Amino acid sequence: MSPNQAPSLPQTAPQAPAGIAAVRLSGLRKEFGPVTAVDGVDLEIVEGEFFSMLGPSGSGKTTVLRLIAGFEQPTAGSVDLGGRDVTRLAPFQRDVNTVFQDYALFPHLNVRQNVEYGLRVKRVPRAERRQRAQEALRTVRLEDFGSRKPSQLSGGQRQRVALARALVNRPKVLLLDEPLGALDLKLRHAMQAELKQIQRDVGITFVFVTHDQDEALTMSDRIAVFNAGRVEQVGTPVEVYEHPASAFVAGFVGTSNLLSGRGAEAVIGRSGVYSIRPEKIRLDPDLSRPAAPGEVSATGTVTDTFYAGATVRYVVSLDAGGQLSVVRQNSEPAPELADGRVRLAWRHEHNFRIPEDKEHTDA
Ligand SMILES: Nc1ncnc2c1ncn2[C@@H]1O[C@H](COP(=O)(O)OP(=O)(O)OP(=O)(O)O)[C@@H](O)[C@H]1O
Repeated sequence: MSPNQAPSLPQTAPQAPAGIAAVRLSGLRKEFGPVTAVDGVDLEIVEGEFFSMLGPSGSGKTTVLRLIAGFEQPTAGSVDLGGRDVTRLAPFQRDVNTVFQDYALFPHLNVRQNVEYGLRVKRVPRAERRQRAQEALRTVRLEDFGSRKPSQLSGGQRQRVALARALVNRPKVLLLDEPLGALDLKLRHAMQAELKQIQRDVGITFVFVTHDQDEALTMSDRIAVFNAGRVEQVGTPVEVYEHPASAFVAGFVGTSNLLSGRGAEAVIGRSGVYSIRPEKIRLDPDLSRPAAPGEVSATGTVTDTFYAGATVRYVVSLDAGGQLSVVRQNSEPAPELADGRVRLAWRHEHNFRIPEDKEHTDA
């Protein structure tokens, strides 16, 4: 690769090695009385993959995680781990560990004792316990913190102890339920990079629950987007962002414009519902300029402007009907608009047609 050439982003999802997946969920369903928390989920998670389950609050992510861990029994369907049906097995009989958002560390034990705890329960000999705990603490870069109590650690350090406590068991699959949710934004970003690095180092399959789309996009090999107990789409971050399979995914993963009805027919020249990302649209103060080859163009009026530091977002009401958000990088000079009038342009391939049966956000 030449120094000027950008590394290409993965376009396709990693394929499951023939036959055996680290986790396979088939027809998984969970009802809590009248509430259907999980409504027929089929998923295959590849060994060594960083796999995220992304969705709004109440969409069933945590319940799926608990079904994989064995804390809940499904109403229907099955859970396979490494090719073995574990649906009826107790949590301790499954080769998985869970890291929760609230760390769940024992306050009266020091860091090393917390990490060793699971091994002590399993009656692993003392010398081996020590050695494995030290190794796990080294992985999370806390080898010098063994004698501290959890109360003497920062939030990020506590989360790393919780991670070490799970890693020490050397599980095949690590389940993480919003593990960074309690951290402030800056620490959260630092821990995202660290967690991803740790996953690469240990090579364990991570199944990561989050409702934060940035987090899922930056960390994952693949993402399953959940909505109302179902999976709307599974794909790489690039696939999910660039080619959303439904109006719900387009709206939930990143910000998206949906152009439909009269607006779509007039601007794109076809009926249907189209998703266009705000950063793909160019804002031009010259209304008379014709559309360049391969471009779609529409005129309108700016009705709102939101300054966000690095970017500025414009809300534009189209003359043809409909409304589009446009994001402009603040590194570019601000366009001078006469009476807020503007021409919008974007490349044809950037309006992505939503499949007909997925045009509505309430799947
Ligand atoms: N033990 C339970 N009893 C009754 N209903 C439950 C129980 N656990 C979950 N639910 C319901 O099942 C649905 C899915 O919940 P779940 O916790 O899996 O969602 P989630 O996507 O993880 O949400 P969050 O991001 O808020 O944690 C919700 O409507 C929730 O209220």
